[in-house]
Amino acid sequence: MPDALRVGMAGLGTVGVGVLRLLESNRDLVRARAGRGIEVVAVSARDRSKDRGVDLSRVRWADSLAELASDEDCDIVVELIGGAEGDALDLARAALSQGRGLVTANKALIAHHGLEMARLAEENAAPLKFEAAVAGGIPVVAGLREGAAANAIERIYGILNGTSNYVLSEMEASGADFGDVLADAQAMGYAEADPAFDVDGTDAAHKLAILAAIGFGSRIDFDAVSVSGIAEVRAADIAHARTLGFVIRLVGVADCEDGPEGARLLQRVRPCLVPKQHPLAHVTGPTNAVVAEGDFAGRLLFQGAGAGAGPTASAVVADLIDIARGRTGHPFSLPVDSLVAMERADPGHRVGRDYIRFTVADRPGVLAEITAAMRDAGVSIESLIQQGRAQDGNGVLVAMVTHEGEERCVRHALELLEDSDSLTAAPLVLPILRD
Ligand SMILES: NC(=O)C1=CN([C@@H]2O[C@H](COP(=O)(O)OP(=O)(O)OC[C@H]3O[C@@H](n4cnc5c(N)ncnc54)[C@H](O)[C@@H]3O)[C@@H](O)[C@H]2O)C=CC1
Ligand SMILES: N[C@@H](CC=O)C(=O)O
Ligand code: NA
Repeated sequence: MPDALRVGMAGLGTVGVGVLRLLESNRDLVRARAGRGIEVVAVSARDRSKDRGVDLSRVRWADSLAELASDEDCDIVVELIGGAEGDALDLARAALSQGRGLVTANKALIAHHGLEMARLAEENAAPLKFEAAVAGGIPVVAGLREGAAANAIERIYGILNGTSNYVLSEMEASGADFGDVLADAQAMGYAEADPAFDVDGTDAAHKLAILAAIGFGSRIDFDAVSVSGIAEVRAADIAHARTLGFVIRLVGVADCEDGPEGARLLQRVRPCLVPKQHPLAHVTGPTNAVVAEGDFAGRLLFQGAGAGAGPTASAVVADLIDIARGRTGHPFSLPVDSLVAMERADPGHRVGRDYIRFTVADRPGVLAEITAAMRDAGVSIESLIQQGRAQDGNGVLVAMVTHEGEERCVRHALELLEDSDSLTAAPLVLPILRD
């Protein structure tokens, strides 16, 4: 075995610099645990002259990503550029097809092209690892793939985006404005290059699709994830939720149900009302938490820093240590040809409770109209909050929590109200997280 695992690293931003710092600071410990040194021998980033506060004097600069991918002095390429397509994808394809291992923190790349990457890795006997891509520093990929390997997984859910969790929990704690809090999260290096991905749920959906594929042994199916983000959540919803005994969190949920032709998979990312006593309700700031329910292990909770330089670097280097040790395995827990293409489940018959917020005209009879639609659609109301009088001409907020019922009934009630001129804005439906 060569004396050191030689790494070519693409991207010297938040995570790239974090990896260099970790390898410098924990050099001896990493060597001991890897059984050999881990050396970054070549790098590629857009700006060579930028001072990143790390010593790059002994590292070679590759002139291009293609050069890095074919560098005979590198055993492994670490991709820390980001993006599902373009340079990151070209680099990943080039590295794996030349038998070079790939470690990446890029959830967009794995969510969109994970199956192709796993196949390339298999065909070229090259390791592929992406612990940092899901929930940053939390070892949830390894936890599911190895620690929980003996279980049939029944449901996986969790808080998978640090930025949106930071935004929601700061809004909750300080009543701060959405925009200000998002800017803080960006300044702290939690947000994606395009923070829309954090806010609209896409980033969490990337991670959920990866976890579902590992947990259920299925072919990754990002397009099947139904996604809604946190942009519509207002301070008033957070206040209503608090009054009702909940907090609001962006939660990704994946579960399997039996269908006539095999198991069907449902993957959704939505802001949810989480009961205050639920473990996810206590997850604040950029912290992530993932719950996996195994048939023998029961409920497993993985919690920790889901974003930021140090935690993400910790996951990248853990993957490198595994590779240095020869612990490679199947990236999605099974050989590619054994991964199942699962049908998508129809959520209409799923039973649950919802929070529904209406914005309505301030005039008599509106509440009766809404409750009549609920009655006609078979939705039973558990509690209701109505704001005072409209102050700003924007309507009054009416919020309710439903009793348990089929999702299709709430959908039907909203269809009945679709053309009503009593509603001055589209209603917001937030599911209540099932325990
Ligand atoms: N920041 C975080 O907390 C986390 C980030 N990630 C993922 O890690 C990856 C990197 O994220 P960050 O370090 O935050 O991004 P960043 O924007 O701070 O750094 C990206 C780096 O890639 C370089 N780059 C971009 N295009 C390039 C190209 N064509 N050739 C060479 N270099 C190029 C940039 O110059 C920069 O050095 C992304 O996939 C991200 O989703 C994953 C978990 C957490
Ligand atoms: N932007 C992401 C970073 C880690 O994946 C997040 O906020 O969670
Ligand atoms: Na992780």
